[in-house]
Amino acid sequence: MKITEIRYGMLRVPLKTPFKTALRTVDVIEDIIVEIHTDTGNIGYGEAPATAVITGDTHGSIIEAIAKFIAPRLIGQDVANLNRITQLIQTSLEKNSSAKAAVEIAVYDLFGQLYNAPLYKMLGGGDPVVTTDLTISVDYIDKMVADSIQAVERGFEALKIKVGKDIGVDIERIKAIYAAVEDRALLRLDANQGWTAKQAVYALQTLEDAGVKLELVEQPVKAQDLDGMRYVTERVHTPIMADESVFGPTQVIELIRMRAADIINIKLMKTGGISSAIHIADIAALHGIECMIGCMLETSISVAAAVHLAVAKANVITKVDLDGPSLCAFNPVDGGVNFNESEISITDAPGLGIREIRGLQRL
Ligand SMILES: C[C@H](N)C(=O)N[C@H](CCC(=O)O)C(=O)O
Ligand SMILES: [Mg+2]
Repeated sequence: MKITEIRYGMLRVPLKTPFKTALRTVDVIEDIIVEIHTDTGNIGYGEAPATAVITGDTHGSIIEAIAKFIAPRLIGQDVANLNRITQLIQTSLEKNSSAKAAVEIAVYDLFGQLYNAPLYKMLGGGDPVVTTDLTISVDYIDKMVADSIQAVERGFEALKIKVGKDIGVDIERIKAIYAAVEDRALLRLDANQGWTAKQAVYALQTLEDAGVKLELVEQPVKAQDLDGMRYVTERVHTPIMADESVFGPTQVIELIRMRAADIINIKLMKTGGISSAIHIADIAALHGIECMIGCMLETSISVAAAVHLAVAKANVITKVDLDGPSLCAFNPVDGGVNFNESEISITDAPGLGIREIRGLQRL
């Protein structure tokens, strides 16, 4: 199975409600879709969101990176040589992690199709069902409480609460949500870099003293502030998770060396795809560090790849934040992974199992 052509499209999917974090507000997912065509007629699918505020990727940079740097190296490559292809992708240019991820995901999709097996089996196998949390956008306190109650009523047993705005209001937000859903859902906070280290310690110690139980707190401080992250990790009982601070294995090794965080959030759009995500999971496992598998604002195309990886690395990736498809107003994919609120399940279809993407605008 040889790669003959790489095509692109723009996929627009409205969100059910605006997605609001300390970094941005989004109403519509607008992601670049990659199709890798082969001489056997098989097509592999990938997706890249333009999360400029986190990865630096824009629609223009994703297309340019693939068209000028990655695609020319892949034409004619045999999909059976997976490791050679991932190496070609990862060394094609610096950074541009979402562009690399989209192409890698499509290649892994083809690799599963080549051997007629679902991707998770090619990655080592596992139990093909996972449970995701749901994100609660940062908003007025009453709205966040109502959204949290509604999420619990929809069956979500873990909520990812977005904070990182005014520290005093954030503390009130969390206390109010905890009082409303206390025994019915695990609470994860994500400050998306919105606090200083001292603010984070103040907020988390205040919440701990008030008896508010949090499963973890994600990225309390700026991405580059590993000293600040360690300062927080050393002073609170609540586990601290690194997200924007870690993209690839080098940063993970440094974070572990510094003991700056307790948990690592792996996202394919930061790692540049599956190959590097596997390296991170293996490094974390060697050091006894737990990982979360997360996503950006992505549909069921690239999130499907993250699900396959999570299933195959279930002993490392013990926390799942793959709610992108649940945030979408509709599923643009025919086939693929089944996203049913909190429960996500994989079929036996080869690769990612995607048959068609509806509403794709060719570029
Ligand atoms: C969608 C997911 N639950 C999430 O919250 N991801 C964010 C980044 C999303 C974005 O801004 O596109 C995160 O974990 O920081
Ligand atoms: Mg995060």
